[in-house]
This record gives sequence, C-alpha cells and structure tokens, in this order.
Amino acid sequence: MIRIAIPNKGRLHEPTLAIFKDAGLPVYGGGNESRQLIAKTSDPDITFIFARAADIPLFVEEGTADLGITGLDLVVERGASIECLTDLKYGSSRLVLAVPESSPITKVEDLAGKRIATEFPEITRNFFKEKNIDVEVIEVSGACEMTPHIGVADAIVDITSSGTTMMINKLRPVSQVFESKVYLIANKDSLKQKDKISDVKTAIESVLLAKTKRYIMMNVPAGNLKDVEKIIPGMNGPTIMEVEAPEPTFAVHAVVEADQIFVLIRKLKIVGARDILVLPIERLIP
Ligand SMILES: Nc1ncnc2c1ncn2[C@@H]1O[C@H](COP(=O)(O)OP(=O)(O)OP(=O)(O)O)[C@@H](O)[C@H]1O
Ligand SMILES: O=P(O)(O)OC[C@H]1O[C@H](OP(=O)(O)OP(=O)(O)O)[C@H](O)[C@@H]1O
Ligand SMILES: [Mg+2]
Repeated sequence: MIRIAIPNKGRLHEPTLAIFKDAGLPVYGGGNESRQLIAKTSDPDITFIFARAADIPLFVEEGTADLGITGLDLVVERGASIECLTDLKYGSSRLVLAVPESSPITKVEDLAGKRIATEFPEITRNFFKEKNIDVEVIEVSGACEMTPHIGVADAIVDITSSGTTMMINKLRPVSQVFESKVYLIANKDSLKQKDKISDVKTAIESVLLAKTKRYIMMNVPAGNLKDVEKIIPGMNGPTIMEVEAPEPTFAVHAVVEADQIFVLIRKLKIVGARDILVLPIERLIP
C-alpha cells in the first residue's frame, strides 16, 4: 500500500490533483477542498490522504505517508528528514526579508539587535546565524505583513512570488532568504522498500516532460521532403509514411519542443508542408 499526502486546500491543491489525474491516478470522490481526508485512486494499492501543506513534511518523515507534495520551504522549516524526488514546476516562491518602505534599514547587517516576525523561524534563525548577526525572531502564524506597522517587529521574513502582497502592505524587500519549489517528497524507508514509489515518480515526471513537448503532423509533397526533414528536429527523427494521394505525398509526424512550434510552423509552410496539426502530449516516457 502506498499513501500519498497531498495539500487539502490552498494554491497547491488543484494543480496537485491535476498532475495526478494526468499521470493516470485520478482522485476518486473528487478531492473537494479541505473536506475529504482520504481518497482511493484507480490503483487499489494507492491512497491519497489530504493534509495541510505544512503538516506533510512530518507525515512523510514519520511514514504516515510514503509520498507527499509540499513546498521545500516547509520541509526545511520543519527540518524533515525526507527525500526530495521531483521538482513539480508549480508553486515556486521565495522567502524574503522585508522592512517598511519608510525604514532606514537598507541591508541585512542593519538588522543587528532588531526584531523579525516570521512564519519561518528556523529558516530565519539559520539565515542570520550564518551571517553572525544577532536578531530576535518572533514567530507568528499569519498576517506577517502587518507586524512592522503595529510595532510588533522591525522587519519580516515572509513568502512571496509576485510581490503584490508586500507592495500593498508598503514593505520593501532587503534580501532573499530562501528559494522554494514544490516537490514530490518520499519517506526514506518507503523509497527502499516499496517499488511502486518509482512508478508514481515516473508517472509524474512523464507528465512534466510531456508539457514541454508537442506532437506535430503534416502532409509533405515528395519533392519537399528533404527540406522538411532538415527542419524537423524530432526526438529520434520524424516518422515518415506514404500517403494515398493524387500526387506523391508523405505524412510526417514528430515530437518537438513546445516553445519552438511558432517558428517551426512558419518554416514548414515556407518549404511546402501543409495540413499541419499540432497536438498536446499527455505523458512522455523516454
Ligand atoms: N505566494 C506564494 N507563491 C508561490 N508559492 C507559494 C506562495 N505561498 C505559498 N506557496 C507555496 O505553497 C506551499 C503551501 O503554502 P501554504 O502552506 O501557505 O498553503 P497555501 O497553499 O497558501 O494555503 P493556506 O496558506 O491558505 O493554507 C508553500 O510551501 C510554498 O511552497
Ligand atoms: O507575493 P505574492 O504573490 O503576493 O504572495 C504572497 C502571499 O502568498 C501567501 O499568502 P497566501 O496567498 O498563500 O494566503 P495565506 O496567507 O492564507 O497563506 C503569503 O502568505 C503572502 O501573503
Ligand atoms: Mg499560504
């Protein structure tokens, strides 16, 4: 049995359900936000448990869950001893040291002897300890941006991605403290004992790889085939099939980089390709 802990709400909930669905493991029962706590999947050996992202590192460390999806910031903050298997490419964020816009503080050293409010006390303490700067860390459980404006702290260390919340709260970043990504994480013992974990990892990674590729199909007059082959990179070269058509014609299929499609189609039209179709790929297993 494999138990996978996934965030029951918040910004990671939907993209996590989506990536498992694409990987062939849809959640039975819909995984509605923060109400359903356990769900079966299409594999009788795999069960999802829904938890707060902040609790998942320890659930995975102690083996309550064999696998989990959560942010590296939460793993490090809790000092969880787990394996980070795969960067899931969504939810990247930064922990940033910030002060009120009106503050005279401009660099990290100016924080010596000051008070810093944060939801990440361990990461914050380590950051300043490594710089030999003595600060007072005040742990809060949310609304961190308010603390410097009400005299609770002189600065904050908080999570950010667009920077909108800090700007709205008239906070000026001073330094980046930590860079975070969302990972598929694993319990160390489970990783050794449960083969199915590598199946889950491969399935997830096949979805991530497929998102960067497109499947392209076209018809090419025989006389233009060489010019088209020069343009189509393909993974191991294009697939070429003869087409039943009034004139000698070939169907050319290939897997290409998604971010090359716009330029590629323009070039293919110039060398005579027609009836060009571009399709998404659900999974790509090299
Ligand atoms: N503003 C953000 N931008 C990008 N990623 C974020 C942001 N806030 C949090 N994350 C990432 O999402 C993970 C989960 O964040 P968090 O624990 O705050 O839950 P949430 O998704 O914000 O839901 P809630 O905070 O309402 O419980 C974090 O570990 C972090 O990696
Ligand atoms: O840089 P930004 O894009 O503005 O994101 C920063 C905000 O994101 C997180 O809040 P979230 O939206 O997760 O709500 P929460 O406070 O309930 O966690 C974090 O607590 C910040 O408030
Ligand atoms: Mg949040």
